[in-house]
Amino acid sequence: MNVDSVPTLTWVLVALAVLALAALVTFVVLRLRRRGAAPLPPSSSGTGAGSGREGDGEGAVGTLPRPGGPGDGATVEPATPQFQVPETVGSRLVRLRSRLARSGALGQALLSVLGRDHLDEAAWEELEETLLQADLGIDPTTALLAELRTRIRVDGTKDPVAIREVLRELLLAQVDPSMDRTIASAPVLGADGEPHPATILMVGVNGTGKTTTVGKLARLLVAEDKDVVLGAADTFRAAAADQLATWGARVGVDVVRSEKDGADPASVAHDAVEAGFRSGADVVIIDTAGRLQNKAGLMDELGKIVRVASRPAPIAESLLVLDATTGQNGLRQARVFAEVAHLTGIVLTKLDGSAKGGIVVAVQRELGIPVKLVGLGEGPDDLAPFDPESFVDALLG
Ligand SMILES: Nc1nc2c(ncn2[C@@H]2O[C@H](COP(=O)(O)OP(=O)(O)OP(=O)(O)O)[C@@H](O)[C@H]2O)c(=O)[nH]1
Repeated sequence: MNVDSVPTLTWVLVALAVLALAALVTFVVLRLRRRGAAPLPPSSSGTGAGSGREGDGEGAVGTLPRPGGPGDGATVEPATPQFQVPETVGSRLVRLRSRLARSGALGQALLSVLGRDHLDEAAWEELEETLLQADLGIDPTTALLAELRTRIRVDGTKDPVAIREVLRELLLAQVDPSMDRTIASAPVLGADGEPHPATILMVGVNGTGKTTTVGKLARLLVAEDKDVVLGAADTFRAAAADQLATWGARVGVDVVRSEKDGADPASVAHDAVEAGFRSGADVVIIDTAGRLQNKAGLMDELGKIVRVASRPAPIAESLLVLDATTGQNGLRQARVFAEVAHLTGIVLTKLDGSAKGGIVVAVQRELGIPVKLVGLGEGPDDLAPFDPESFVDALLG
């Protein structure tokens, strides 16, 4: 080796070392900056165990490019990386059965009258009163009692077990087990010939439990391995979108919302449907603001939400959320909502606090659509598919 070349080689090595150091420092600074901007706090509520959905929130962060809405800046609420595991449908049915216990008062009252030695007119009036108080409605009550009178006379029985069985059969017929109560969650063929997520729209008057039900239904569908996107189209009540974001974050479900208070709800519905399609979700559930059925402007707004959400593909389910404790008032609301939102089913909430289970029969008869879900408490998994047999058994105590 030439002795003169030694200092030159040293300088080359020093220069290379400096370059490498500079590259390392640049790399570290960039990493730190990126980490500083990451907006995903870890969930403190999630169990994460075995959900199979860990990491779903990765990459789902940020503002969706808006494909043509009026510019309300809807964003996808990032999902947190650790999620709760919602209760399975089977186990919640068993757990929630006892919540219908108050409805059981109806059956006990009926059976105690029917167990008397002699059923005079006063006894039949008592039965009528009991059924009406449980919100069964006048026509179903009249039909049920007429059939019961005939059966008891023809059978000539006084056996309480046999009478209970007849009553069970007649109540079950009124609840109508033949109605299809499945929640549509299969892909829907869109106007573009492509399969689209099933869109579920939640509507109803104020405070019936719409937002809560959207959150609970998301959990029910996640428990069935469905990919769900939520749309916070209740832009009227400021807290509703935050409430929904919390529900979504717990189970790793993205929430499309607007950052602007009072944004156009139809625009958020549009963005949610679009986001669901792009992410390949199975189901998009859209929450809407509570509205009184006699406010024409608000019902027009709902009509617009329906039109916009059904543009890419028909809406799979329009569910009316009814508070079971409001009784027959709910029926008046239901008729108007049915016209505007083309209802496909009813969610009856707060049935846990109600002795008025008869409303199930009344509302189904009135609208010709089935009760599909029942809310039986304020807990996150206190929502169950409506099962006529379990319901009637609970009514009979
Ligand atoms: N006991 C009981 N409470 C319920 C049930 N479903 C909802 N709730 C409660 O009802 C209240 C209203 O629920 P929300 O989901 O905020 O009602 P909302 O229809 O979205 O309200 P608006 O947006 O104002 O129309 C909350 O306190 C819920 O916890 C249920 O099945 N049982």
